[in-house]
Amino acid sequence: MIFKVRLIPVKMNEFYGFANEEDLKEIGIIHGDRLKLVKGSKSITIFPQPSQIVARGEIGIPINIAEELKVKDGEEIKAFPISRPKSVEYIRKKLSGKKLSKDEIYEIIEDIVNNSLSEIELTAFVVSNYLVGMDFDEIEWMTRAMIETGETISFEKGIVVDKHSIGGVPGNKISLIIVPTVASAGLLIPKTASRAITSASGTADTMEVLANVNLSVEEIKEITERVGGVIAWGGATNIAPADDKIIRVEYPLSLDPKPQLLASVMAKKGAVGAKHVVIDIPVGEGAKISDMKRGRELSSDFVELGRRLGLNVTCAITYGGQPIGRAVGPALEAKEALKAMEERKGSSSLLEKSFGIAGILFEMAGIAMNGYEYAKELFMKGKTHEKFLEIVEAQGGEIRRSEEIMVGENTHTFTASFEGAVVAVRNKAIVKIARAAGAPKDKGAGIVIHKKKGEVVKKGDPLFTIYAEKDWKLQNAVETARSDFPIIVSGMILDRYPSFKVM
Ligand SMILES: O=P(O)(O)OC[C@H]1O[C@H](OP(=O)(O)O)[C@H](O)[C@@H]1O
Ligand SMILES: O=c1cc[nH]c(=O)[nH]1
Repeated sequence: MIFKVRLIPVKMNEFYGFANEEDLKEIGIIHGDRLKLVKGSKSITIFPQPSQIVARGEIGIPINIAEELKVKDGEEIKAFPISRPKSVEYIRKKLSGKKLSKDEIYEIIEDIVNNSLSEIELTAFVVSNYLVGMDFDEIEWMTRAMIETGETISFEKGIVVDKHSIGGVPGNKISLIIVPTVASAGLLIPKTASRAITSASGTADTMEVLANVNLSVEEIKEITERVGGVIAWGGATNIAPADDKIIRVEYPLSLDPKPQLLASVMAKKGAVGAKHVVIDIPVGEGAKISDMKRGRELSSDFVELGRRLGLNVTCAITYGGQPIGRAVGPALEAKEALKAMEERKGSSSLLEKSFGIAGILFEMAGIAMNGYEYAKELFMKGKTHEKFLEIVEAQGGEIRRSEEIMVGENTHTFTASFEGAVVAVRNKAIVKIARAAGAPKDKGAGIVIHKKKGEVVKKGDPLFTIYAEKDWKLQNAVETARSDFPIIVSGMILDRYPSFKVM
């Protein structure tokens, strides 16, 4: 069928288009079916949505899809229905508990990269990995497929190292300190990070407050060679392009199934040619990994996957039972990290962890016997700070001082209603509140924690402050905090059951 293009002035992540209901009926398309649009030698597959905004004979195309297909408003294009890709069958096979072959996994990943799977099909793939899992061969094939369906970087000289956290602990802004520390010692660290998956700010969200994180592969290579390191968003590059598309469906579910996690992290490391890699595995209540046994099992999986891919991997099992540092949310976290570098002091959970992980990289690369002390020395001499500002500048950032970072103007502080000691700062509640306040999308939204586990509080002491860019989001976050209080002080009544008062 021939359609006349009608440009719809929106950008959509999913490959949707709009067609008149009568036209769809005529060509036999129902919800979830695909339509191939062809213009000259270019073609694209969309999921047409029935809509009255287009007349019969018209096809509504979002501007980003029109750009890709190189069509203009009013032009004619050919369209014909196509059948579901084979990979949907393979996803069903995984859902029924069976092992996939290497070719089947490659086909699924290729279809993810080419936007040939709908969001529902992609979600089914993520859920199948959550429920059924994958064996080690499947995980290796998936990682290789993710690397091979994207671009890779190779450095002609220098020792390339990298770090990655599995995430799951709020406030984990350590990459902002580790990358410049490592780069200031002459190692190359082309760090790509994801946006938030289960947290209120991924490293890419935090770094974006200070600099451009949407770097191409060429820019990552050039900046790393020139200043020693970058902190870029993996989703903007063509490095392991399936990764960010998978993360987009994981985020609303706060799901990060183990096969995906392993492949997502290691594909990014393999694609930049890292020789030595440290994986941070936070363990604790409310983190992705709740106990040491599972932490060690996951460590061994990372080391084995690294061995299969030719990467030298060490895992650092870290304390993840409460947030790292005191700030949670993009701008607040960027401010906390930069302030620590400026003043050469800061929260011990932030600095100790950063020195520890940078230190392991130094030892793996053979440039220090006591890596922790070496990292600390570089930080205390101001080398980390100096290098960080160089990286920010190289990535087009203009902010030089932590005071310049804007945070949400609408705030609410919760105080202690009696004296005691903090016995828990609950990760999941902290993330829930920070997300309700607008993080990670609203950069200035988040939480500052005034009292952490073990600290003594007096009646009236501030426990935490919520920041939001919009007042209605602040009110939402305050309500969320009231119903799921994140900081537990000893002696506190956690709930009342039955909740009604007996008169
Ligand atoms: O905590 P959640 O959102 O689940 O995990 C996502 C975060 O974990 C990783 O951290 P890094 O890049 O090593 O600093 C990712 O890149 C991302 O920033
Ligand atoms: O980059 C990351 C980090 C955690 N989990 C993932 O799936 N990817």
